[in-house]
Amino acid sequence: MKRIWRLLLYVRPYAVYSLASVLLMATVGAMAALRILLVKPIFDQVLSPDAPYADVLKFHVPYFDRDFSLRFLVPSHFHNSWDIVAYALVMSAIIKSVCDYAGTYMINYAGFGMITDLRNDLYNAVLRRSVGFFQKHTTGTLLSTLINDIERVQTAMSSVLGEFLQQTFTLIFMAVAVISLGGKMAWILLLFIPVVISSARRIGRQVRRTTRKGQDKLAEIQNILHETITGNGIVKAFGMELWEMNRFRRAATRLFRANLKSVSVQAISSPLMDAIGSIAIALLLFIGRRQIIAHHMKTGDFIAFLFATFSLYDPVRKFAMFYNSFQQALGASEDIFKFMDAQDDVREKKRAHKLEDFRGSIVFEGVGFAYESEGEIKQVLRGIDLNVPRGEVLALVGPSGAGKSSLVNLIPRFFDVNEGRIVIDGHDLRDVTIESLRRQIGKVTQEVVLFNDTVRNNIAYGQPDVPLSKVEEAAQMALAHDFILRMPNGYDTVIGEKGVRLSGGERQRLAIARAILKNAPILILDEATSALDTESEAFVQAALANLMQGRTVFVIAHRLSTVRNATRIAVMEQGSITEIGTHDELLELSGTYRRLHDLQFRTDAAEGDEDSVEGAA
Ligand SMILES: Nc1ncnc2c1ncn2[C@@H]1O[C@H](COP(=O)(O)OP(=O)(O)OP(=O)(O)O)[C@@H](O)[C@H]1O
Repeated sequence: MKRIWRLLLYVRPYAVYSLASVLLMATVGAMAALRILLVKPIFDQVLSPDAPYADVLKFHVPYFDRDFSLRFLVPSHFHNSWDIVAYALVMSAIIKSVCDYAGTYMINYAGFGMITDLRNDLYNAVLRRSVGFFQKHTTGTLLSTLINDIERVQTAMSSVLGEFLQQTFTLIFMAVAVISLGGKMAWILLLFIPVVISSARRIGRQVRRTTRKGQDKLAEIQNILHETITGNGIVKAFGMELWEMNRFRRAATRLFRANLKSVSVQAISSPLMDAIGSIAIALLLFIGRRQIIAHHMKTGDFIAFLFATFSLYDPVRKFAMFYNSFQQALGASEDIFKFMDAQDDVREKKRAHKLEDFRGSIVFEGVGFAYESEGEIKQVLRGIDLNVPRGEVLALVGPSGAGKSSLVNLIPRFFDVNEGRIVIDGHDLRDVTIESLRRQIGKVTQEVVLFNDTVRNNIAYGQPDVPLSKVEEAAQMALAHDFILRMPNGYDTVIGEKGVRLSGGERQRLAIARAILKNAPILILDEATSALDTESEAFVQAALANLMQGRTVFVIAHRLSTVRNATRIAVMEQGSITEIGTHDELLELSGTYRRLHDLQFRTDAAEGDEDSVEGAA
């Protein structure tokens, strides 16, 4: 129920359009009913020329105590019944068509408008979720919700809503016509209402469940597609095409089954309503015949009544369909609102203040951190105490899985500490706005993230108005300018998804140029472990040196040169800092660092390559 209200809240900005379409659709319903009422004078007056002249559709309006007849709505030069009925038929058709068109347009305007707002809100919510959220939910599932689930809601809210309104008013006016024409006989139809409602509800509930299942299976397919298309190189390298194809086939079969199940539930609606309708009509024929024989009813009255009942039948049948569609939308909206309401692990305080330009230090005070996945808590950092003053280059070294990435990810608050605190210029990270904190931090990671856009826009990511001269300056410092100029359109060259048209070293240098342009005082650097050729390596190293100048740097170091040049080196083992000091101090200590260093030195000597092997990390 709450979900329905939430969906309807989105219609609020389009209230005027919705209201106008309600009025227009009401007119459509009234015109449809009028046309049914005209059946009686057609039989009793138009097709019976011998019948004495009488007003067409004459009835008494009790409150005003006046008689009303169709003649009042028809120009005065139309006198006889035939003219009046023909005029009314044509005019009602024109009014009905115009109102139908305008009403459908307006309700669709409201429907599509609300869906656009809902999709924007969902995207905004998803984009702002913390890093943990994206680790919990797969890309395929998120894409599927943003595209398929929204699509389902859209179908229900725009196209169906339009017809729903029209049918509702047709139903209301037809019901009035049925009652006025059939009198007591009309009440027999009431007997069928509980049967119709209870069966529609039962089917609707199942439709909602089966739809949700179908949508989940679709998300599964989207996940496989995303993984295998983005990871196509690996699929090929391991010759896994056939295996992946089979995995996809199995998922497609599951979707096929889920869809069939959903259809098999939905398809019951129409025949069921047909059966109920036929029983009702048969019963009415039986009673009507006796009424006519007993002269309690005229044939014209009965035929008009039957027409009206038949017209009732269409909206009732469609209602079951709308109900199903609405249930589908509710099923689909489950995930939409789930993602919108997901509680972030990293939240900004209501009264968080803006962090001014970084000038003092970053201090870790007894910091502990744990990942939570599938209900299990895994403590990966313990008792970290660190004081990094402005301008220091702190190298983090240690075996894989020691917690180096986890530690640096705490600085921009990708995750929050679960013990102790991190203080920047005297403020707990959790007391400052996330935006002002992240503005102070630049990041260059092993895995370079580039967008399918021009070189210029990739470097100026997040700063669209920055002049080209500044972009070029940053590229020059990142030693990227020359290779950019050699590209077909220079800075306007589109680099392909994830920068596939660039070499590894070039990608790295673009990322470095981006960080230089951002010019943040704090820098987080995760050195690439993948071996670049010696020349590329030298370029990247020089670019990094330019980037690091004058900044406070946390570097997950894999290269001996970086480690040696760092102000201090922290050795991490199993989530703790076990040694910290300068290169010389740590060598003297004869601990883990010395061991790693000696190992590295021996490897380097054996390979004849002093600087680029990563055993030290
Ligand atoms: N999202 C996550 N959920 C659960 N555990 C995680 C997650 N990310 C990392 N871990 C675990 O946390 C521990 C520390 O990982 P982390 O990536 O910080 O290590 P690292 O020292 O940077 O390793 P490497 O040098 O290999 O990148 C590892 O045991 C890892 O398995």
